[in-house]
Amino acid sequence: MSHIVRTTRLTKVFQGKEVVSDVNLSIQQGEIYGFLGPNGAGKTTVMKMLTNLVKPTGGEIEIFGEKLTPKSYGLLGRMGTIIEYPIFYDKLKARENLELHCEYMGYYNKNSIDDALELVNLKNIDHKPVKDFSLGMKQRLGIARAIITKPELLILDEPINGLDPVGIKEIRDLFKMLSKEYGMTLLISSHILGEMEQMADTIGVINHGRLIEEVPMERVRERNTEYIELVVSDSKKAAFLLSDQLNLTNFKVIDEHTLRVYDARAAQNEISKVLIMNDVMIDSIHKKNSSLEDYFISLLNGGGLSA
Ligand SMILES: Nc1ncnc2c1ncn2[C@@H]1O[C@H](COP(=O)(O)OP(=O)(O)OP(=O)(O)O)[C@@H](O)[C@H]1O
Repeated sequence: MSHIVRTTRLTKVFQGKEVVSDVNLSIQQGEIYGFLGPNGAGKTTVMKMLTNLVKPTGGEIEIFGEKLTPKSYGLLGRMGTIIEYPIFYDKLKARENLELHCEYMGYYNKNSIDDALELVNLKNIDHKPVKDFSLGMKQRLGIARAIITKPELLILDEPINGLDPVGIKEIRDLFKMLSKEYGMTLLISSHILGEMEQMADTIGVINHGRLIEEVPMERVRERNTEYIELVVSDSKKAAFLLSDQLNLTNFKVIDEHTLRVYDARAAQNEISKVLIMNDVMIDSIHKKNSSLEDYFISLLNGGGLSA
């Protein structure tokens, strides 16, 4: 696989403050790259630099194997983007907005507007100006506009904002289809971690302007472990009993009431029996899966696969 986007020590300083620091991104052809980070981490600024909306203070950007410069109009023409919120001519209808966009991009294909509207599942909109659209409808129209010219690279900043759960699933399926069937490369930022877990091939995690991890989703999944979480009256006493009576060693006391048992041999009913017989009250006992959410939090706290 070849790189579609590569940045080298990409840096941005705003008013003396470094908001993006030495970021080395590497996005492969045809993949969905989930760009994760808390608010203010620098995701939008990176995406703006990739689309020439903001000039880097330092570092380099290579897209489709070519260096991005202020004059890279050809490269920009091969991308579809939504950065921050999609902006439209509010008084015009969806179709008119898309026609204007195609004209601007010099893209003429009779069926492309209908195809794009169908792909994002926008229906019965021909009578409405865009100002009467819901946020979710505007988001769908933004995606339609980004994909209408069949770009090779899609750069989408929080594209599922404002969508309901059914809408999120539809758009997720659309993104997967664009990547698998059309071979498009997608860079998608989000703070909805569960969403990325179901969609991304690779995740990049940014915090305080630094890319702290870039890792294939496969590796995050492999690392996911099942555990039993216990909420009890006295976690220290419970911990003693687990080791003394059940010979368990792989568990962790989280706080005075909670502990997690990672030992694969542990049976919930055995644990319950021992605790109850020794006067430890059980509030709850559940099997859980550590998720991308846990991984993300551990990364922001300084952990991670490469740590
Ligand atoms: N034009 C600007 N002038 C000054 N500071 C800016 C500018 N644009 C962004 N910043 C600052 O840069 C930092 C990174 O912002 P950015 O929007 O890139 O983060 P983000 O990860 O996209 O966050 P969010 O999810 O909240 O949009 C923030 O501290 C922000 O206040």
